[in-house]
Amino acid sequence: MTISLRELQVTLQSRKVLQDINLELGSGEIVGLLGPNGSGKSTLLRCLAGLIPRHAHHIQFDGTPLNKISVRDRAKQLAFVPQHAGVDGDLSVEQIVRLGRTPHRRGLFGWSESDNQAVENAIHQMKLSALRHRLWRQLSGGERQRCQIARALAQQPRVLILDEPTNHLDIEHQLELMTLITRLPITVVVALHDLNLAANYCHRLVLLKSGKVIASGPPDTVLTPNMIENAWHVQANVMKQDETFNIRYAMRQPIA
Ligand SMILES: Nc1ncnc2c1ncn2[C@@H]1O[C@H](COP(=O)(O)OP(=O)(O)OP(=O)(O)O)[C@@H](O)[C@H]1O
Repeated sequence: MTISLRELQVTLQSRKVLQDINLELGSGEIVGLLGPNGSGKSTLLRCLAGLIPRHAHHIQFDGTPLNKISVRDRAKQLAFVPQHAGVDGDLSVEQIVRLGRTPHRRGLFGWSESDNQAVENAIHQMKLSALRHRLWRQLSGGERQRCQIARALAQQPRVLILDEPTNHLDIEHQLELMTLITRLPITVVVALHDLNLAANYCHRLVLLKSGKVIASGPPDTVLTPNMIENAWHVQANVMKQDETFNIRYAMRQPIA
């Protein structure tokens, strides 16, 4: 699914949070959204997920404005995992993942073999088999994150939007998640703080600063030492060997 954003501006409580956002995201692309704290990443993802309805007409999925796609169709096509996703009720991992099938079901009793398969695949992909009967309140931060991502995968969306999905994950699960994302035949937009994960797993990066896109393109055009210093005020050493990026950074000036 292609996604276009045209002239998107978002003002929240009189503050311009996003300005002049124009982007074309290709079908099947993995797009990493980068930027310092408060630069507008989550707000942009919320707009893409249709959660700020007054701006939905600035976003098109395969050429159709988001406000012209019914909520049910949107839920079939798009899955969003916010930064701090919660769960209502005392549900188990399996019950939460099954919720991902809600947009695809007809009525209360329409649970099918394909629903079952999607849930089992998602549980398997997020390595949650041993935890499937564990209650949400009994999960660690990383386990909760994997559970929410499994719910999104069970939805079998054409667009997956992830807001800092790796922030509670240990390094093994971070790499596994990013590898899994690269294998999904869908468009993925993922906000990340880890520049090495972004550079090594995303086809394309969009760098935000103060609500504006200051760079967009393949990782080696966006994550240059100058851009990194401009965005985060750190000195970076960007190395690439055998197609693998290794970015190191240090404070521009040592703290006295
Ligand atoms: N509901 C709101 N009302 C007013 N200001 C808001 C609201 N939500 C977010 N903001 C402000 O908008 C700016 C962008 O916030 P956003 O959460 O999109 O940034 P972010 O890039 O995701 O940050 P982080 O990396 O810290 O998660 C911030 O300055 C934030 O304080």
